[in-house]
Amino acid sequence: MYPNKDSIYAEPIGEVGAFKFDEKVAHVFPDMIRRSVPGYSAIISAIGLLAGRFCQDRSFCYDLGCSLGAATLSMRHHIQAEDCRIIAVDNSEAMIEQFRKNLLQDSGEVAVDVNCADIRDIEINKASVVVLNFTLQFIPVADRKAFLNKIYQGLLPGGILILSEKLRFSDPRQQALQTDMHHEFKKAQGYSDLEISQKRSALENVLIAETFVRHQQRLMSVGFSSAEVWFQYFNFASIIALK
Ligand SMILES: Nc1ncnc2c1ncn2[C@@H]1O[C@H](C[S@+](CC[C@H]([NH3+])C(=O)[O-])CC(=O)[O-])[C@@H](O)[C@H]1O
Ligand SMILES: O=C(O)C(=O)Cc1ccccc1
Repeated sequence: MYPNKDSIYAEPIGEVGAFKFDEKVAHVFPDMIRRSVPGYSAIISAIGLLAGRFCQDRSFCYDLGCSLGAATLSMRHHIQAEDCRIIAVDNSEAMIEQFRKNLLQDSGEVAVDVNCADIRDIEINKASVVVLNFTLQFIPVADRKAFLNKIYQGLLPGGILILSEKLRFSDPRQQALQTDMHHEFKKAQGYSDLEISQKRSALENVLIAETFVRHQQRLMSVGFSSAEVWFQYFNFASIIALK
């Protein structure tokens, strides 16, 4: 059960193409995300704790951009509420296929629906917990407000959104420092300079990071009453937004 090691960008690639969540990425994803996102495991654990507190009886918990379902499984093992379901959605067929296989090995009792769809197209209803764990950053900036508005409208009173994102900083020195520290983190996790720079090119124009202030303003503008950072490790942060 050791995760497959990510070596996707280890050899020189003539022209680095845009990053895609294909079979190659799905195959190594647990290793890739753990070694690339500082604090990822801590965030996954906390999502379980938050779902334990906020999941309401007869409600839905949504995991949007679920990849292999790490946040879904964490929630599944902490939810105590009656008659709730987790709805996990991702538009990568490779991710969804692997997640369905993994789910067969999980003994949790909460019902889980796994859907291959674009999260901009799904309906959100009777939600007590919505998780966007490093997913909004891949949605075109122009679509983000309408999408968050749909989430807000689908939340029950007392519902929460957990929004984790790679952040950008308006101060150029802060941006340079935090980016550099993230690269140091990746080096300490065993990635080479070549792997770091080739993946960085692949993510250009694919992962669009925004500042915390921009996220907070947008969340408040669609109706959330509060949005604050509960976790940050360099340029990776997680926000709790309260309806
Ligand atoms: N429009 C879209 N519709 C559906 N899915 C999408 C869309 N755009 C991107 N995705 C999906 O969002 C996921 C982002 S990874 C999330 C990690 C996970 N949350 C985790 O807690 O392990 C984060 C990362 O790799 O940095 C991928 O699986 C995409 O296919
Ligand atoms: O690897 C990076 O530099 C990131 O910003 C995070 C990430 C992790 C997994 C897939 C895509 C991006």
